[in-house]
Amino acid sequence: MVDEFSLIQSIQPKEKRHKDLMTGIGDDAAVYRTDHHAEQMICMDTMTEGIHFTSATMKAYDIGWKALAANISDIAAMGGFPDYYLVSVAMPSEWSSEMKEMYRGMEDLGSMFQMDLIGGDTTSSRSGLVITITAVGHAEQGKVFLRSGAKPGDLVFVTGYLGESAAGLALLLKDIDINDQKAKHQLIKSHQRPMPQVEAARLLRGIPSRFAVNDISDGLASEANEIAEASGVTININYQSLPVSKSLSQLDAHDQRRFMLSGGEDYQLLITAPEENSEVLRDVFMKHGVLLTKIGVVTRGRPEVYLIDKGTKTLLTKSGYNHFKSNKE
Ligand SMILES: Nc1ncnc2c1ncn2[C@@H]1O[C@H](COP(=O)(O)OP(=O)(O)OP(=O)(O)O)[C@@H](O)[C@H]1O
Ligand SMILES: Cc1ncc(C[n+]2csc(CCOP(=O)(O)O)c2C)c(N)n1
Ligand SMILES: [Mg+2]
Ligand SMILES: [Mg+2]
Ligand SMILES: [Mg+2]
Repeated sequence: MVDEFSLIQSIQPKEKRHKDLMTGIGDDAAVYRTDHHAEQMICMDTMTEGIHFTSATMKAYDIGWKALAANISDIAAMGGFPDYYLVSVAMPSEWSSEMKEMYRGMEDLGSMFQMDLIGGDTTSSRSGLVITITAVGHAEQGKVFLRSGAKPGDLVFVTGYLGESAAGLALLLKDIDINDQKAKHQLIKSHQRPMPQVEAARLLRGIPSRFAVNDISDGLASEANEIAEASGVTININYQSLPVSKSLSQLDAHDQRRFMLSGGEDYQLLITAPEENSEVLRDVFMKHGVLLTKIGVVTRGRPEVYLIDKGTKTLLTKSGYNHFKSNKE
């Protein structure tokens, strides 16, 4: 079986039939122009029972919340603001009484951004719950952040904290345990109710600069490789610079490391920006109370990612989540 990323590569259309289509397959969302002032963007993400959640890890409310969060996150990663969403649900009969709760989760998150639910589809399922959401958003013309926008000399930043979601999942699955109940609750919440970084995208839009952005669904290592490949640059990440939350610091060092680098589902933004704009970038984020951490630099070279850990440099491969491949380390 080929892996998820080669599979997507193999279905890339050979031609664009509409000149207004700016970006199709290959980024967080597709972008097309509808008038002279705005860019429209549209994306789709699915959550499947047994793969993205089980009855032990997520309640119906959380499933709705997180499925929409993953989609809003892709709109944010393109620099957009989310406007509309459509929901397709394939549901085993035992889930039908939970449908309202799932929609309550979506509504609670969607209403934070004034999103309208505008349609969808409902079918029965004989093999677990599947929820697919399509989100539509917009950005001002010329303000779209592509994965291909990184250049040598840029600095690399990340919003928020990494690894909390994966730690929460490990706690829910009882793979690990910690005594600090407050930290445990926080990590589990990060897994069940991630907050897409719409505010960070809004702040970036206000800064006149070039940015490359990717949201972290499959883990830092994987997403950094996607920017390196799309931009044709080398990304160097300093392990000691990664932001460690107070809750994650309760875990042993090995678990912290694997969750931060390849845990996934953080839905934070990985950003590259020219060094000359980095001061204003830091100031704007600081002023608005959004955590932004400088974690590395972009250099000329092969499309690869390196991790520098106390002076030792190692190649960081796409070690994160990959459907159809074993996700064990
Ligand atoms: N089955 C498919 N058919 C057509 N295009 C696809 C398919 N699966 C993914 N794509 C496209 O491939 C690109 C990468 O998709 P991918 O799902 O890896 O990105 P993502 O949504 O940012 O990540 P994640 O799904 O991990 O949140 C996107 O442009 C997406 O629209
Ligand atoms: C029960 C259970 N087992 C494992 C995981 C971990 N997981 C599943 S999909 C994914 C990447 C993002 O998905 P996608 O690339 O489809 O957006 C990750 C990290 C989970 N959430 N629940
Ligand atoms: Mg994405
Ligand atoms: Mg996707
Ligand atoms: Mg993925």
